[in-house]
Amino acid sequence: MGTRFCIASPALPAARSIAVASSVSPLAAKPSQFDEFEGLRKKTFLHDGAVASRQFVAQTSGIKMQAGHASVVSGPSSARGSSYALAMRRRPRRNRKGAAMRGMYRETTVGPENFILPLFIHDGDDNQPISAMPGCFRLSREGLLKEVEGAYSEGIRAVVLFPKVPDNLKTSDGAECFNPDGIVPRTVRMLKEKFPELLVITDIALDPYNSDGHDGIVDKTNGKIINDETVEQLCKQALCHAAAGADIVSPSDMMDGRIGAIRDALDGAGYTDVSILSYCAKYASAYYGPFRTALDSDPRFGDKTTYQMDPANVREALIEAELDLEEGADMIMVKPGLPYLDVIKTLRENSPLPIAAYQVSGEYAMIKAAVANGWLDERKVVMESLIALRRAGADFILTYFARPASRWIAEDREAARKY
Ligand SMILES: NCc1[nH]cc(CCC(=O)O)c1CC(=O)O
Repeated sequence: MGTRFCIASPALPAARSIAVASSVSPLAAKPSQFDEFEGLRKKTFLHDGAVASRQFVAQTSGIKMQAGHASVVSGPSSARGSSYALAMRRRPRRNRKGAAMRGMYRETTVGPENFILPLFIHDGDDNQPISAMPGCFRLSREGLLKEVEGAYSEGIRAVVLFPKVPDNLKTSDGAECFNPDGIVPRTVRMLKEKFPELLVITDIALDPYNSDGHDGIVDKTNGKIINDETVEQLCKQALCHAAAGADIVSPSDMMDGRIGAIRDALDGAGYTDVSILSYCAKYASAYYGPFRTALDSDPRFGDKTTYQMDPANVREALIEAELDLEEGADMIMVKPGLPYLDVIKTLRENSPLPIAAYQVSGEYAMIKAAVANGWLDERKVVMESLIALRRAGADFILTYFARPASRWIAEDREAARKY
């Protein structure tokens, strides 16, 4: 085998600077040097039947550099007639050589079946644009029906509702959240009637109904968010949504013990089929800005750091996931999405439950802003972000891009049948 190798004549300038190579006269390599190279070749990334683990390649990459020049083989070996060729058995590019090849072993896919479309609703006759979320609206009843019809025809089978509640219905205990004639239960009933197969998901938290703009009830004497009394309200809210026909209730409040309490309340009332999607690792994030503007739900004082998680932490997510499992959550969520891929991956590795990622309003706004400036290609960057969330371990994704992404995916699938 050693005789097959000789040093190629025109040494590359870069290769010359490599210690081993530069000491070798191009045309007069001595047998011992070939032997040395063969030895390296066998020991390292070039060895027969190599199953080169990443670690192995990393460990030997120094050797690879040194051997790089010596591995240049002679003889016309390329179509262009160049005599420059590397003796490498492992060429990862072979697996990327065409669309058919790449398609055959692609590890991650995403489709409309993985999407939940978040929808803003209000009690008005117009669709009101949301300034920091171009393409999203606070939808009227008619607007909502049209939107859902469109989404349904594109393959989307799940929506989550976020209501904009007028100020005169907001109170410090958020009691409007369990009014059976409130905007959410009314909308759930309407959607379930028109689209029986659609999964209708409701958000469980007080912030849209709370005059303090917090997810829980505020103790006026010290500004603290009262955990247990809030949970009592959340149970009533979940029961109200279940009675209206919600398929999944989704507590986004981050109070302690709410999953177990809501499960018990639902079961006690006979709603054993209503699922709970828990906002498990929900971070105190600045990426929620556009959403709060959309619902006018900014906290009136302070911030949400005593209940939402510190962006610096991941171990807390494990505690939340463990509690959610014990307390009866059917699925868990990480929120926001792209800045928290490590959290998704950690929970994927540690929880058996299906995992959702929420690509939140701020993530949407950033992409839209860059696209509006001509700085990013919307289709490509959106699809890349969705694939990244799935690759990290998300089973499904709440995304404001659900509709355009579903259309692009349908186009891609169609094109894949034709090339
Ligand atoms: N409980 C409220 C809630 N549910 C979903 C979001 C944010 C979603 C988004 O930014 O797209 C928020 C905002 C918040 O916690 O302040």
